[in-house]
Amino acid sequence: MAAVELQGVSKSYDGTTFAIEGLSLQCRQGEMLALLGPSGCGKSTTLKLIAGIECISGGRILFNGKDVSELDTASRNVAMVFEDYALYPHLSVFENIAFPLRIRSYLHSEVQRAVDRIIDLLELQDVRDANVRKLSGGAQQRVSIGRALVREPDLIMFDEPLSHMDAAQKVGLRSEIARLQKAAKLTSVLVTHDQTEAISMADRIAVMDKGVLQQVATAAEIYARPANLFVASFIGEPPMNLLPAELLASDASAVQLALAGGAQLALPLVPHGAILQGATGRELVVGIRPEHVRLAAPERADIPAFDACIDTVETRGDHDVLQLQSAMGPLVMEVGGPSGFLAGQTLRFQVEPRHVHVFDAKTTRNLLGEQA
Ligand SMILES: Nc1ncnc2c1ncn2[C@@H]1O[C@H](COP(=O)(O)OP(=O)(O)OP(=O)(O)O)[C@@H](O)[C@H]1O
Repeated sequence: MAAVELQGVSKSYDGTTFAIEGLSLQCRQGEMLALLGPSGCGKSTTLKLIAGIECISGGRILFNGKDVSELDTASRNVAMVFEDYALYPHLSVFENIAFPLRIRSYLHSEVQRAVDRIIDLLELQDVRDANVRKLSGGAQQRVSIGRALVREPDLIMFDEPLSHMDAAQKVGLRSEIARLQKAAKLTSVLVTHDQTEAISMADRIAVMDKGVLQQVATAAEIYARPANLFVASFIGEPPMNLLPAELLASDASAVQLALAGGAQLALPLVPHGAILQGATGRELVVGIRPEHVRLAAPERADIPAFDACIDTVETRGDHDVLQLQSAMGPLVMEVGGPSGFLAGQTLRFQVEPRHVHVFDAKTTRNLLGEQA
């Protein structure tokens, strides 16, 4: 399969506004790259540009180093799996998978061999001759994946492949696609607006907003070090707490941040935190993940504790989500459940300094992570 590279790709449908702007991105051979972002961010446009369904307005698209920007869809050898399966309802599982080979006039023996290999790979032996209409949504999607794989494409693209499924089917097919992708070393692009899907299936995630790439990295890297405020608020559920702050003081070993209500946080100067030095009064945004807002512990007298009033308690089984009002602003806190907390109660919380993210309020960039 091919490695795919987009170099400064742009797309304008109307000649004035850009659906995609200066997109540079690589999908490595054998990896699954997710394109993740809210509706209208340009995921489907990117997918269509890679497949050759839409032509690019600028830049280049390379497959294994070869410029395919001017090639039509058929010449790019890309297969697509859609959310609605797009199967032929009157045909059997076998014939649906065989279809791309039959229209290319493959020999009967070649069709048998290729389709049976795919049926084994996807463990569809039991329904080989069944009509696809009789299958569950999950099984139908496996057939459509089989149809995409049978002609050995250079790239397979999944366009919201789980959207039509219920929660249980999603979990099953998510892990099945991920297993298949790894086992067959498929170079694949997954388009999704669902962060759980991207996190659980993809090797790396490209987060997009308004046609512009915001960050591309593994899910763990994005979670630990979001590149900017958009990524910080888009990845994570419940989302990261974002609080206005100001740089109060800094020296060689620490920075002091002022938050609303007179609250202050001291952060150790992590390697790249030197970037925070100097500009006292600089407008910042402090980011704290809900699971990093912790109940104050007596043994942590070295860091400040703050009072908060509990607005609501949401029980989620193994943990509770608390909406807090504090002097520094509204905060979401995650605690182990059942916590026994009730709305109207007060508590004291602490924030571990090493878990605090700091963003520039104007550029929105993560100031602690930008040189990493
Ligand atoms: N055929 C088209 N003609 C004109 N504008 C289009 C066309 N297709 C998409 N757009 C515009 O391009 C931008 C990106 O759309 P796109 O469908 O790629 O986003 P998306 O992230 O896939 O959204 P969704 O998840 O809702 O499908 C949007 O502003 C959209 O209105």
